[in-house]
Parts: sequence; C-alpha cells; structure tokens
Amino acid sequence: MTTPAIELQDIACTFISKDAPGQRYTAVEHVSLTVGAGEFVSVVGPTGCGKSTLLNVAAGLLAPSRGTVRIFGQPLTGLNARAGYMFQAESLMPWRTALGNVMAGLEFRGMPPAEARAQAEEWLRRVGLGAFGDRYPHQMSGGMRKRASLAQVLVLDPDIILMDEPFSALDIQTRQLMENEVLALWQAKRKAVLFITHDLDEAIAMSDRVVVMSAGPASRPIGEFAIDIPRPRDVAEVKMTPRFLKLHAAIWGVLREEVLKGYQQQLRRAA
Ligand SMILES: Nc1ncnc2c1ncn2[C@@H]1O[C@H](COP(=O)(O)OP(=O)(O)OP(=O)(O)O)[C@@H](O)[C@H]1O
Repeated sequence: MTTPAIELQDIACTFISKDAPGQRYTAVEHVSLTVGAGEFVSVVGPTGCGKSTLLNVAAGLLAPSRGTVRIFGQPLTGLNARAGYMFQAESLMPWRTALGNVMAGLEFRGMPPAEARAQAEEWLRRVGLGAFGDRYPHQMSGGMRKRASLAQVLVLDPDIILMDEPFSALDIQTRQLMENEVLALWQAKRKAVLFITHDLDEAIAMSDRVVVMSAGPASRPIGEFAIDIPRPRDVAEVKMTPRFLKLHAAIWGVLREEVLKGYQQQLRRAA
C-alpha cells in the first residue's frame, strides 16, 4: 500500500472548557483516520463533534493532546506545509484585488512578481474569474469570492487540500456549480482532500469515502463508507441515482442518532 497523505493515529484533543475554566473538555478521542494520496474523504457528524478540530490538527494549527499525525509518512511538527486550507469564513484580504489575493501566497514564497502574476491569472481563468482579476472582495458576489479563495489555495499546488464547509454560505445553485468545479479540478490533479461538511448529500456526492463521527464529548469515527459511485459525477444528477439513495440510507442510519444526541447537548448547554 502507498503511504497515506494524512494519517491521524489515536488522536485526542482536550480543551480547557469555555464555560467552566477549571474543567477540561475532550472534544475528540481515539481518532484514527487516513486519507490516501489522491483520495477525497469527507467527515460528517453532528454539530460540535470536533470536525474542525480534526482539520486543524491535520493542518498543524493545533497540536493534539495525544496521538500522532503523519503527512506522507513524516511526523507532523508545526504547520503542514504540504496542505492548502479553505475555511468556511472568507479568507480574502479586503485591500487586495482578486488577482492580488491569488498572487499573495506565491509572492510570500518569493516567486518573482511577473511569474506569480502569470500563474495567478491562469488560476483565476480556471475558476471562471478571468475577467474579474481587478475586483476587490467587496465588489464580488459570495460565489465569486469562494472561487477566488479556491484559486488562492490551488495556485500553491498543495498535495493536500483541507476544506472546512467551504460552500455552506452559498445558495444551492451556486453551491452545486462550485462542487462540480471542485470535482473537475480534483479529478484533473488528484490531490488528497479532507472535506468537512454538515451536509450528507454533499459528502456522498463528492467523496471516495465518508467517515461518520459520533456526538461529543470524546467524539470518534463510528462508521466509514466507501462511495462506489462512478466518476465523473454531476453532484445534482448523482443524488437521484439508486446507488446514492442506498448509500444515503445506510449512512443516515448511523448518523441520525448522533445528530439527535448532538442537538440535545446543544439545547442543554443553551439552557
Ligand atoms: N480552542 C478551544 N477551546 C475550547 N473548546 C474548544 C476549542 N475548540 C473547539 N472547542 C470545543 O470542541 C468541540 C468541537 O469543536 P469543533 O469546532 O471541532 O466542532 P465541529 O464538529 O467542527 O462543529 P460545527 O459542526 O458546529 O462546525 C466543541 O464543543 C467546541 O466548543
């Protein structure tokens, strides 16, 4: 077997509780998870179960309290330099144009400006923003900003792409367009993707594998499903196929109870 792109081994993350500083809260525990080179893996689970925590661990933004992280076989210490990260929130610098934003990472790496500009323009074209390089973030729609963010990540040609609910703020049509575009780009480049989402439909439509997390505290994977739907896929069309519906029913069977538990916990915390 080839070395996985990401290998989380028996990870635990314990935080000082926000509600009671004297208490500790174990968000995730006994999490072992791999993403193969070129594999698209989604993690789904109830709200607050620790999905973003795991992504932060894979990005090297958060050191786990226990366990090891290996990136292409090497123990991760510090930031994961082989990964690009696409957050739920906007990541564009408001004072830079779309082109300036996409160029920024290349410039920080020390690439000569003319070359950085040429590569950034090429990526803006690939994400459908070729004519909008001179727009500032506030002059773009939410969908355009997401495209620019995507170009910002992909221009750096990372071997691993970490995505935390990147499309959750978009309307459904724009979202489906973006999902298809991400799949097309992924299919062409075959990077390892770790994708976090609340949306089971999205997870199944996009992924090679879907991992289901239990409700917290001490969340861990409780189910793993191979998505054997042929590619290329159209995310809207695939949702009407019998295989999709069967997989959806199977995964929802595992996820449903955890979502209810997570919801009850939220209500208790809010009370
Ligand atoms: N830095 C921190 N300090 C204290 N608690 C934290 C910290 N980061 C996360 N937590 C807690 O750990 C748990 C997991 O959080 P996380 O954001 O990873 O969940 P999530 O599954 O991504 O949530 P959502 O689906 O709502 O985005 C939550 O209960 C959260 O309050």
